[in-house]
Amino acid sequence: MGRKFFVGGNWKCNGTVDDVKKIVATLNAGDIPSTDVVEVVVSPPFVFLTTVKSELRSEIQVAAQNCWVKKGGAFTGEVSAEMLANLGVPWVILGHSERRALLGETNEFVGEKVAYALSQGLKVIACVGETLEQREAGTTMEVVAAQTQAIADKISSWDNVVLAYEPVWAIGTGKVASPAQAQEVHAGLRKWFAEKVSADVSASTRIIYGGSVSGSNCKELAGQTDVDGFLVGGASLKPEFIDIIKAAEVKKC
Ligand SMILES: O=C(CO)COP(=O)(O)O
Repeated sequence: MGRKFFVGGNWKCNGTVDDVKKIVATLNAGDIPSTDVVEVVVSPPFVFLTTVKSELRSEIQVAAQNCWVKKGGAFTGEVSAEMLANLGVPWVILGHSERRALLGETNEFVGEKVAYALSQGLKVIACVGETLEQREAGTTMEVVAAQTQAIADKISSWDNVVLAYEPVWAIGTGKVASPAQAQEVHAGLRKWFAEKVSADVSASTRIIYGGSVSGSNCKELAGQTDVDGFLVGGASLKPEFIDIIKAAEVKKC
């Protein structure tokens, strides 16, 4: 089966009630390709999830930006996978580099989170990516393979996982990976899947790119064979997110 183009909008820790109303209005009015062509998921902060979910057009889904690693309980400040499933939130982003770097999430911990979220019926956008130092040291593939392996170690099916390759040096910096750099790592990850998981998983798992994606660079990136979509940060808060969604049309040609 073909890999449907996937565009995620990670709003991170941004927005007021008024901002959220404006973004939702823009998305609701936007001229976007049909759900046969593109799957669109936006990820507001937890506090806005239910409002966004209820006010957004039905073709656009929502994702949480994180969830607790196991069943909920006495974990002050956390939100559990069960709660998200109970609210009808279909997706969750896990393993974002900001959480890995700032909150100390290890590869193993991210693997456990992915497994638990899947067990509760959530779909997962799992993030991997190297730092600038790691890229300069020539260890990019090793790093993303180890991050992906830690997830593979804990899960038995990749059906409900989208893998987001987000080089840390490209996140929020305006320094987007070149189409060739993105393609190289995406192709490397697809080869890794073929060797370590299965040919089927390699062929069917969507690998999306994140890191300074904008309305002006999205088409060229989308034209790369192994780029199956995007995880967008800053630009997902702006009207240009609609243009990024439209980059899905590139794959139809
Ligand atoms: O981290 C990202 C998406 O998860 C990318 O952020 P930017 O698009 O702001 O670089």
